[in-house]
Amino acid sequence: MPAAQGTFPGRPARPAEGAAGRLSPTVNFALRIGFYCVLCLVCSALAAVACLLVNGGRTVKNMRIIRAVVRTFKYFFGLRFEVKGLENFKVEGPAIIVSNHQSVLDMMGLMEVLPDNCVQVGKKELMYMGSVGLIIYLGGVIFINRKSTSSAKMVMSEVAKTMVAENVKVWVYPEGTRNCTGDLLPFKKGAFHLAIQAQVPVIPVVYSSFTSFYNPKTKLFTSGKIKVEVLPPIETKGLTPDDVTDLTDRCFSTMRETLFRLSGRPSQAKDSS
Ligand SMILES: CCCCCCCCCCCCCCCCC(=O)SCCNC(=O)CCNC(=O)[C@H](O)C(C)(C)COP(=O)(O)OP(=O)(O)OC[C@H]1O[C@@H](n2cnc3c(N)ncnc32)[C@H](O)[C@@H]1OP(=O)(O)O
Ligand SMILES: CCCCCCCC/C=C\CCCCCCCC(=O)OC[C@@H](O)COP(=O)(O)O
Repeated sequence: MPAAQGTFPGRPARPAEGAAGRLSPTVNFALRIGFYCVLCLVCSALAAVACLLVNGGRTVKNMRIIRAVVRTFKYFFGLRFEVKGLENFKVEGPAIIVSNHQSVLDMMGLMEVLPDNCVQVGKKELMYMGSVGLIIYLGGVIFINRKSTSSAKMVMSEVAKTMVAENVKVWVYPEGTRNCTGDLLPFKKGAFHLAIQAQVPVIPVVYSSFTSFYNPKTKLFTSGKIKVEVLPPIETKGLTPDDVTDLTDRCFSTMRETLFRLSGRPSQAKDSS
């Protein structure tokens, strides 16, 4: 692991590190994450006013405003995105987009590639994050209760109907929680049930591992480059609930392979984790 930006005892700060470089990694990490949270809270409050004035209430159209604001955040943190495969989003009609979920910072990567008319599935607790909860609500995010499989399933089957009727794409994090290990957690099946119920394609999106520049365990948070790849759609027309496991496994394998390739992780390491 590269040395964190903070200066350890005995190592003089490099001039380019500035004041933040002289702080311990823990303080540096806390400051940068704290700044991210404040930025999100302040920008959400301002964007909420804009959303209400322009679109009048909760609608997916607000995602355009949120996307425009969040796309500026990367400059504050020295993050660069290298995006490939955006043309794969150009499917006619609705689709399920699935991607890996590493951190709260993912919102920047999400907004970097987010297509129009696309809402995310999020845990209901996000609603209580003050102005961030408000903006997420206004953007049309679908809230689920992860602690109740039956209620989550009910919400998802309602979404299967409305996404087709309203021509909306739905973005799901199939790992179901954040995971910043450089690998994928086993996928939950909700996204794939949803795709098959609605008979819409699944479009996998993979972000390279953050571990070289961001690691909450070691308090690492520096600038860095994130490779993003939008993979070709996987059709679900004609598939039935019996095919959910196969579809889930297929997406998982493709995304894991892509994650390792984008992160420069040797393929023989695949089986050792
Ligand atoms: C302007 C400034 C702004 C600044 C702020 C920026 C804001 C940006 C806005 C964007 C907001 C983005 C929000 C992102 C939020 C990210 C998250 O919150 S991630 C966490 C929440 N998401 C998920 O959890 C999705 C993934 N989870 C699932 O899909 C799950 O399957 C589940 C539906 C939640 C249910 O989970 P669980 O109860 O753990 O059960 P499983 O093990 O998955 O399944 C059990 C069983 O049930 C079957 N099943 C699952 N789903 C269905 C279904 N829809 N229909 C039928 N059956 C289903 C499953 O197959 C299992 O059965 P089996 O026999 O074992 O196969
Ligand atoms: C008045 C209440 C004030 C609350 C203050 C909250 C401050 C937080 C402010 C900004 C944080 C920005 C977060 C942007 C949205 C992030 C969405 C996200 O990444 O959620 C995590 C969720 O996917 C999985 O959760 P877990 O990994 O299971 O856990």
